[in-house]
Amino acid sequence: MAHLLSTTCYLDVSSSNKLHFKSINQCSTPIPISFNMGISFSPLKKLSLQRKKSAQYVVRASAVSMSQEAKTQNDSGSQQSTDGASTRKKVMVIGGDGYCGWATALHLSNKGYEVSIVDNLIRRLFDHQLGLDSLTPISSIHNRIRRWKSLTGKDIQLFVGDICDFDFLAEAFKSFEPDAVVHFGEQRSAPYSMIDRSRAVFTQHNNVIGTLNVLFAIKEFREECHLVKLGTMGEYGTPNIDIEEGFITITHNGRTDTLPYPKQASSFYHLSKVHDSHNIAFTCKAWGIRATDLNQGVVYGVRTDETAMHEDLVNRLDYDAVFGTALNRFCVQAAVGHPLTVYGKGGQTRGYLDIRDTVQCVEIAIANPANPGEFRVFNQFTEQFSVNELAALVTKAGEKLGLEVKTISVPNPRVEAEEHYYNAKHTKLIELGLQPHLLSDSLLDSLLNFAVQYKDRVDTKQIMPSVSWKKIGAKPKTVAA
Ligand SMILES: O=c1ccn([C@@H]2O[C@H](COP(=O)(O)OP(=O)(O)O[C@H]3O[C@H](CS(=O)(=O)O)[C@@H](O)[C@H](O)[C@H]3O)[C@@H](O)[C@H]2O)c(=O)[nH]1
Repeated sequence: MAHLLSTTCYLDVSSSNKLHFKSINQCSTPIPISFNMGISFSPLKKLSLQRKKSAQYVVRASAVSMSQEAKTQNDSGSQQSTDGASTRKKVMVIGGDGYCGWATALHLSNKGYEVSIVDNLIRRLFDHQLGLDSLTPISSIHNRIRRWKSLTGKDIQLFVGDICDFDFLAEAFKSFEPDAVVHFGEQRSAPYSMIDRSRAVFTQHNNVIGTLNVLFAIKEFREECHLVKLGTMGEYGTPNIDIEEGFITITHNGRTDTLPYPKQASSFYHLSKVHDSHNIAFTCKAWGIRATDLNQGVVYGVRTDETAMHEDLVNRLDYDAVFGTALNRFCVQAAVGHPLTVYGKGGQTRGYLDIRDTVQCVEIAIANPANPGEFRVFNQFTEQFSVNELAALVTKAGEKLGLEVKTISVPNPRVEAEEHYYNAKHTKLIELGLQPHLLSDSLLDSLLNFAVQYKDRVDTKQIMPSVSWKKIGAKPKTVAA
């Protein structure tokens, strides 16, 4: 994948005590500098130079001081250093411009963590390429970060670049020195991965190589760093037995072992996560990496405490057939009077969670890190629903708001069981303190109201699915999917 926009320039330290930013061949003693692009290219008030252990220098630009200093939330982001001093834990959020990543980056920043975002902004490019758009208008990442700073006084460093480019990732690691990396930076749509051969290959290359690079970066530059990786419940498929959290104890021919739970993913996207899990498990064993694989279910909702603070912080909400997920799509469909699109028989059952719980789960995982060499798996969802159950809930909530909601059965574009047993464990995050926001009437009301508020932005042509699991071919599909 193309390396879009990473920015490294060089500091000439030989000449004087003044700062000179130059290209590498202009320097007699070059020191690479990764810029916090979002902030450093706005009018700079002050530059501070810090010498790091690794002989790297980081330039921090204190952003233009804007209005209100926000209330400081209870800080869970601090840690004790060996000399007893309290320092802030540094968390790198890869994919921090996306739906889950943006909400998580702000939440962690609010909780007192020192946060950086690493993102190549390709999610925005997918929309341009396929002619899609978020229901909500979203600000550029640079404006988002500036606005966050103006509201809360908190800095978020930004590294724009592609983690498949190891040099870029290495510079970001050496400069930021993360204590934890949260990795959301993957192509996360099953339908996108099933559009055509090139999207299937892109998805697996981008996801598998990106994660491999993160593992190598941790090994090379930050071996104590805890990897918190977004996996998916879809790695397990829909087996006819209970789904455990990552591992299952099996007795076979009189011998017993605890083994990775069998994987039966059903899209090239879901399979990329399976491949990631194997690579992570192997490197935990071989190199002593500490990792938590968060097998997340389908996320719904849009507002978190932080993204609700200002319109520049509003999160994206996808309702199209490629990136939109079931419940969010149904709410938008209800708002515009489109029948709810239940695929096939509608008995497809999955784990679901509110985006406010996504951010809470990641925070919990970071605050309770895996041990060196440990590969932990948490099933990250709070409730199970079938597609038919979701449609019934949205119909009822819509009626309360005076919306007439109909449902249609759409021929299933996917290859998946439409009636099946589903019972997945999800106790480990609860044991660590997760307090779930269960799907309630009030949440459905507010999501529906939100959809009604933005309904003029809905392009109804994006609602019906046109990506077929069976018809995928090698011929590039360039029209809206
Ligand atoms: O209009 C729709 C949309 C979806 N579905 C059905 O709803 C279920 C869930 O589909 P989805 O599009 O909401 O979610 P999915 O493709 O599974 O992927 C999403 O949820 C995954 C978690 S899980 O589903 O694998 O547990 C994450 O990994 C992905 O990143 C995220 O995009 C499927 O059976 C699908 O056929 C419908 O019936 N009608």
